[in-house]
Amino acid sequence: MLLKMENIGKIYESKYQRCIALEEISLEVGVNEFIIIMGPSGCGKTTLLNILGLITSPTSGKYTIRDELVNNMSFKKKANLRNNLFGYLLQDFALIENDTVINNILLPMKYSDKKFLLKTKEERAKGLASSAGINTKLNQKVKNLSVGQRQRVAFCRALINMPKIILADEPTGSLDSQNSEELIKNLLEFHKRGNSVIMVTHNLEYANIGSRLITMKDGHIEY
Ligand SMILES: Nc1ncnc2c1ncn2[C@@H]1O[C@H](COP(=O)(O)OP(=O)(O)OP(=O)(O)O)[C@@H](O)[C@H]1O
Repeated sequence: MLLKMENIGKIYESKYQRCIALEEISLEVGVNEFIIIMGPSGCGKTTLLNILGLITSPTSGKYTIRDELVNNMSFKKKANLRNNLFGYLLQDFALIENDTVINNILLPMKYSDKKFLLKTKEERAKGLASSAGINTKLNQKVKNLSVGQRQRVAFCRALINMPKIILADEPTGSLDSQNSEELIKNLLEFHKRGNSVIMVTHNLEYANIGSRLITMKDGHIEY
């Protein structure tokens, strides 16, 4: 199994507040799955995605990646998985506005321990940008791009290290229907190439585009 969660819980706790975001989540994700996660606002979708992607730690339960317990992993091993196993499409894309398109696409490579020559890295970034139709924008700052172009930069950045799983958090949330369709098409192609996608969405149109639909409610998986 690629990813396996057993009885995962997450409590956000501060001096004044205690919020149970996830309770008793058990989930298995295999190779070449396309999982859609839906559910009302605040039910824990982003928290679940962030735990899967090693962005947040759970407060209870067991999470294993390729049979290795995440709790026992070194900082270096986790960083390595973040950079090589996962590609991230975060809410509103989280691009560096003041930096160029090429630098944004190359960012995950800075932290990867896969050894590529600078020339190879740039060639790969340019190849991705070219297939996304943004090769003429490489030296422009992201803040000067349209929403659709940003979406393409984010997708190239997610693909740069050749991940096996893309974690997408409401990736079409800020897009019009044409750009949404294009993004979904790209995710479906990534899946077709033998990879996995886990996508959180509020859009009912996408409920059945994957190989599995998970519905969440109040920190639980409903079905
Ligand atoms: N950093 C945090 N500190 C405290 N509480 C948090 C934090 N992040 C999330 N929560 C709470 O945990 C619960 C689940 O939040 P989460 O963002 O995972 O939900 P969601 O289903 O993704 O919501 P939405 O669809 O609105 O994005 C919510 O009640 C939220 O207020």
